[in-house]
Amino acid sequence: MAEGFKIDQKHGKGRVRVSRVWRRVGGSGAGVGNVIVEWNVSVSLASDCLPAYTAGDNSTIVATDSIKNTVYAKAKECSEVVSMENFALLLSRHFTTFYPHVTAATVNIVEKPWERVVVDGRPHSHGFKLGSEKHMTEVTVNKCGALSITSGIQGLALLKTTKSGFEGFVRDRYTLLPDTRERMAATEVTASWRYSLEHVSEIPAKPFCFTERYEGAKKVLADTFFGPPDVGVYSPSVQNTLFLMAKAVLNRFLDIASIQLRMPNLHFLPVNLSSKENPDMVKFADDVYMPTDEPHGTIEATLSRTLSKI
Ligand SMILES: O=c1[nH]c(=O)c2[nH]c(=O)[nH]c2[nH]1
Repeated sequence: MAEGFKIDQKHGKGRVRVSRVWRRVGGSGAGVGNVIVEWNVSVSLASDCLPAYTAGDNSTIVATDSIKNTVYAKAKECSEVVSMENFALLLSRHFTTFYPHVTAATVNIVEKPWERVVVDGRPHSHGFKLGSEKHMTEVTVNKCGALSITSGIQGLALLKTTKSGFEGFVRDRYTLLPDTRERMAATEVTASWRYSLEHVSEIPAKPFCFTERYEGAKKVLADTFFGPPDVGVYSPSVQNTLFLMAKAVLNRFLDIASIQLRMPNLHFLPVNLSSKENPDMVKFADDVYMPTDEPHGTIEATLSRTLSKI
């Protein structure tokens, strides 16, 4: 209680940019060569430092500058390549064990997608280029070791030129959109899934299991969106495709408890141009479109398992 008020508070450091290079000697073969990660790390600590708010007494504050320094110190201590989920776990476990009065720590990391380049068909030992979609994670650990781990993808841009339609929707005096069974489908998926792990004792020993899941989930999401390469799969709405994508991830990966997908509908508007003199200047025949992301449809859902863990 703070002078008859209730206060919820936490503090930390946002957007700590850190890059870690692991220098491995050798040529350019699989598993050889330098490894680089670039992470944007945010840390938030729950701790009992009420007097700082109510009485100007800072004696229990872990300075956010020290929090930032810890990110670099822990990156330095990682002598072996570490996944961003494992780094977030390591950091949050540090904060909750090192400081007696820190009751919980949340660590967010977004990775910049540096990808090893391939030159003359061979992976380069120390050359990287920037990819597109980003891997992110949020880990919360409390003092008793209870935890939650969420991982996800930002900015997974997907498009197909056909096998999409939208019909049978509410039709009223505000409706102009015609029914269609032929349109483009484009979106930029933001996905975030929660692992069913609930305690630090359940953390898998396998070093890159979270990285593997990330790659696996990304592939399942994209494959479900597109369907088989030759025939694709018909999408009656973004909503239905979103549901099938989320369901495919939960069916494939039993260690994922729930998944949230946000899929803006990025419109490719049919172009028809005409004037009195030139009525058929551009007559739309599923060929010329005006791409636009403003405004766009916003479609999102979270899918969870209804059966609790046995
Ligand atoms: O797949 C779609 N879902 C909608 O909810 C919607 N609304 C709209 O105008 N076009 C679309 N397309």
